[in-house]
Amino acid sequence: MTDAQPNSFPLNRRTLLGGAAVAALGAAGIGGFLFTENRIGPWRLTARALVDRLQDTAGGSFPGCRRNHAKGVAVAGYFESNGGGVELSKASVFRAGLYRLAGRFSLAGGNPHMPDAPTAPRGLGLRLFLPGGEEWRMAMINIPVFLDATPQDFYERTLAFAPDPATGKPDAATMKQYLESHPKTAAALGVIEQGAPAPTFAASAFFGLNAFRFTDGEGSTVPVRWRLEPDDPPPATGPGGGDSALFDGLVADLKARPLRWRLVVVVGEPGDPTDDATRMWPSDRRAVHVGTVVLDRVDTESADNVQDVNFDPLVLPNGIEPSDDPLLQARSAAYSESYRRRAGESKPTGAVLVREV
Ligand code: HEM
Repeated sequence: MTDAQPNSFPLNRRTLLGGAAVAALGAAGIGGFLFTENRIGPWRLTARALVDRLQDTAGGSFPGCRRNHAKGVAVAGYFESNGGGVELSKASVFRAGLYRLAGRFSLAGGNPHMPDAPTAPRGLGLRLFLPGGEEWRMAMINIPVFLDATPQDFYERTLAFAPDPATGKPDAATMKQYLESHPKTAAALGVIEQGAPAPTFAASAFFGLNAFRFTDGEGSTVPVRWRLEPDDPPPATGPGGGDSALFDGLVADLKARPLRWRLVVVVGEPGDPTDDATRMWPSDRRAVHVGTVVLDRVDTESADNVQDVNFDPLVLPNGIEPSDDPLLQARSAAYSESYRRRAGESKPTGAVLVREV
């Protein structure tokens, strides 16, 4: 499973680690279709099939848990809006002020007890409480592009990158074949592999990846993407031990002081793809700092915080609308299907025990 295949996609150790993470990403990051029973695309792909796929990748389902990003911890804090977003969107969240939020850090994968792997995609779900009962929910990950342009690609990739039951690892030949026939995924993997993951959750950037549309008070609309950039994260203290070293580091960092991320909105220009999360926009696009996410509380997941929250990326305030990216509808439907399954099951205690850190 090392290198060597004479093709344009070198399968080195990192690629394979990335492959495992990517399989997890399938399990954790796939989102929603229009409706649970909706048939999507020529192969009648449904949200149910996507969530079944995620469960298979995880080696089964874990009652009460998310079918992707199952391992997580609850956080809370506020968004400090600096008013810089008002020119782009009429959404109330961009008026200068403080807005309460609840959130959840996670790792991609359907097993809540999986050991923390540095290469597993890290997730951050946020739920901002806005005036008039509106909410802005988002679920972001720490990689700058997604591996799949379409829900169908997501489904096929999670099959191709699934761990082989005999070895517990993805099969190199199957992955290679998949990448050769899916150049968008291969290109995205190349982009992801250019940067090593940050040493901690606190030092990680998080990307919304899918494009959205902002509408201002005059009715003008622009395509946007957003990201969170870490603002003065604490230094990494070196690799901790144990299966939850990454989460334990996050809990320790949050117990020491609040953690901050700048929310940056990137404005697309005509021709920038809004329907393909595998492709970056040119780096010179206008980036507007619209405020800061401040997290000052961390808790074990429970019914009192985010255990029963669906961070559906289509829960949006007036002034922010979805783009034509087909992943968005798919994510919404798959999250809903995952939520439906876990809602009917008794809930385990969150796997990351904050009091013990
Ligand atoms: C077709 C593509 C995708 C599918 C099928 C999918 C599927 C899922 C599912 C089923 C869940 C569990 C939802 C729940 O039970 O509440 C989930 C969680 C999550 N996904 Fe996706 N996802 C996709 C794409 C993405 C993308 C593009 C991102 C990042 C931009 C992402 C980030 C996350 C995060 C952060 C969570 C955890 C949220 C939480 O803490 O509740 N996913 N995904």
